[in-house]
Amino acid sequence: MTDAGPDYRPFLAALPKCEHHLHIEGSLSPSLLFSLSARNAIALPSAISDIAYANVAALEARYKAFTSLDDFLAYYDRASRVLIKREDFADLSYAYMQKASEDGIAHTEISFDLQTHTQRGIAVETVVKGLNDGLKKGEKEFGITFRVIMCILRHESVQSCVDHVDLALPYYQSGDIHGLGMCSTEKDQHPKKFLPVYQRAKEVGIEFLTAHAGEEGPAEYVRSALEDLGVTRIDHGVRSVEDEHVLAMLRERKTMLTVCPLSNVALRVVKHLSEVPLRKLLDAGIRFSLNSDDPAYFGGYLLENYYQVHDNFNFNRTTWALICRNGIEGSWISEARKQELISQLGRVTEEFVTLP
Ligand SMILES: Nc1ncnc2[nH]cnc12
Ligand SMILES: [Zn+2]
Repeated sequence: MTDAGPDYRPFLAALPKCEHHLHIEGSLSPSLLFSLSARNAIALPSAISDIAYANVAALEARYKAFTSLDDFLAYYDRASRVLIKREDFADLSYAYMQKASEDGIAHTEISFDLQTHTQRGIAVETVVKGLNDGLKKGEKEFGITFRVIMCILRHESVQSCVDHVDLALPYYQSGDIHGLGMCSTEKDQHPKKFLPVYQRAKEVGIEFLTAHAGEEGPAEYVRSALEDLGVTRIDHGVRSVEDEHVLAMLRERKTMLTVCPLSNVALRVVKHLSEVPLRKLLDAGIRFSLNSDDPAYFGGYLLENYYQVHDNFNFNRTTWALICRNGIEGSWISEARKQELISQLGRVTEEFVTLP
């Protein structure tokens, strides 16, 4: 027991956590970026009067000063250019699995942006098989189960997004990709614009649908993602709290939001972590999981998000167990795997019974 109350860290570390919102390109750390740039002889940008790429420390410092989602996306996009070969994608996803294991993640659902890579002439096979190589190695070594979500990019044309669903289709059929998401810049990109993409996904039998909405965009975008696109999960969704009707819709449908606290602070969606509307969501009976989004850019992986949420919200053991359970229930996994994780959660909650 400290002045700040009992130490929840061992409990938070031991919880069988599920991560549902992790852009694998967003786990590309400055040090891996510099090493892949050397390995593939890809020069990092120097001409953009941007001293950020002088060295790892300068880049890390720039990552602490994002002004918006779009400001961050420019760095994220540039960094992705060092990913060329199948082994690069495998190294990236394996490095994430190592970190996930250290953080006590039991199950993860990672996203990748196919358009970012095909535009540079990288084959779909290289990206998808490479990522799966690293994920499978991690699953075998650490016992972490995984799913893969392809995110289409809102700053690209609708046609390009539809085409990429078709390009990726063989990999959905082979079980290398499971879900479809939508990310990138949100302002002035009404979800309804991307209806043809989600229609196509449903036509070809893609079962798991999500979309980023209500991060910088309004609650109306969450409504549209649910009603127009037919998604069963919302990435971010924190601005849903601005509209009671949207909250009611999320509650009735038992839709899980994949909230990313450190990301919301880094991208100035909120001024301080205590403003992420977690209490409001809990009070409104909305399910959410906690996630790291782009951990190499936003100052922490999943466990750091849990720690900082605890420091700011001081949730009790029952609330933490509920958050963890909702994350398990909201995962795109078999009933058997859910039951396994729920039993594990029960054991951990019992072990830490002395916590309030
Ligand atoms: N937080 C975020 N919002 C939208 N697109 C993203 N791509 C990577 N991270 C993202
Ligand atoms: Zn995201």
